Amino acid sequence: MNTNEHVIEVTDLRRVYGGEFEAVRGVSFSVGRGELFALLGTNGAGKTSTVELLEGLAPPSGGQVRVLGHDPYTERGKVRPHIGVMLQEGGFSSELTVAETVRMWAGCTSGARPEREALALVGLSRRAAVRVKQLSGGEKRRLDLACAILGRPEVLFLDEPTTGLDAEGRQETWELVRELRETGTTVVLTTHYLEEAEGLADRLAILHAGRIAVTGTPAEVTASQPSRISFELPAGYFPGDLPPLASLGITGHEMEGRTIRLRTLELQRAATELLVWAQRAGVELRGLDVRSGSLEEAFLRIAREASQTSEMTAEKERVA
Ligand SMILES: Nc1ncnc2c1ncn2[C@@H]1O[C@H](COP(=O)(O)OP(=O)(O)OP(=O)(O)O)[C@@H](O)[C@H]1O
Repeated sequence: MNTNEHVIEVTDLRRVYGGEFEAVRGVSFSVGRGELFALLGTNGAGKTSTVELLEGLAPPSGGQVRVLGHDPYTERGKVRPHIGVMLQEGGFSSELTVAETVRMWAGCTSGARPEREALALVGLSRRAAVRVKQLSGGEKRRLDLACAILGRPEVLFLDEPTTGLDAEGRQETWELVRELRETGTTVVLTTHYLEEAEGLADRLAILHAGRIAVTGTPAEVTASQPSRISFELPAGYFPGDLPPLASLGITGHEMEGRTIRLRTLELQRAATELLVWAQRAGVELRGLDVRSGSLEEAFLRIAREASQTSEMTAEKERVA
């Protein structure tokens, strides 16, 4: 697997709807061969708008996209045979059966896998004779996936592939995605499930309001987030009685009732020194909770900052 080769290159990408609303505002990233890159984001962050440009479904309003060295929109014929696309809405005919749907797609796909193989891969073999309209939401997602991987694509785009699946279906899809990746398929995944990105992605980006708010490997993104320590202040104690917070590597704190919440990028030092202090003072830190930074923390911080910014903007508009 040569991950030095960039299969996808996105530079300062922009997408404007209706001549005024900029849904994608200067997004840049690259994806190496065989990598799984996940795009996460708050609702309306611009994930689908970005991925559609990579799939060549629309031209960018600005910037550049290269997929396998070509412009996916103007050179669609060169790119399309090598990519697989699983959209949020497959748009299948509800009257066709599962097998007929796959056969129809196979007819438009060069070098398609045998229908049985595609259905077996997504766990739909026993539903082959069922009409699409009778499938559950999760089964429809599996059919979408079967069609996306029919042509053994070099690059696979998965737009929220596990939405609507139960826990077992989700695990099975993850297993399949891992297998595809192991055989060298490059995957771009959009998802709302943080554990999906954490478990599958080599690298990820969290989009917010059309821009990349944070990017890196899951470990890098997680490590950049503060860890948290919270506990109840012992009776008769005040925050000022604790050792100076800055000396513990605490970067922020807040109180809620008697509970104090601390943020730190040096979890081990902060936790050790607090416990030593409590031991010496002979007090118990009730409800002590120590939590490492997580992808969820990164995501929530971005969403929180976003809502604070939009509240401030609304306030400014009210005052004006
Ligand atoms: N065809 C369109 N015309 C106008 N605005 C659009 C259009 N498609 C999307 N938008 C807007 O662009 C923004 C980004 O939408 P997009 O679907 O790309 O976000 P997303 O990150 O995929 O969201 P979600 O997680 O909710 O699917 C949203 O504000 C959306 O309302």
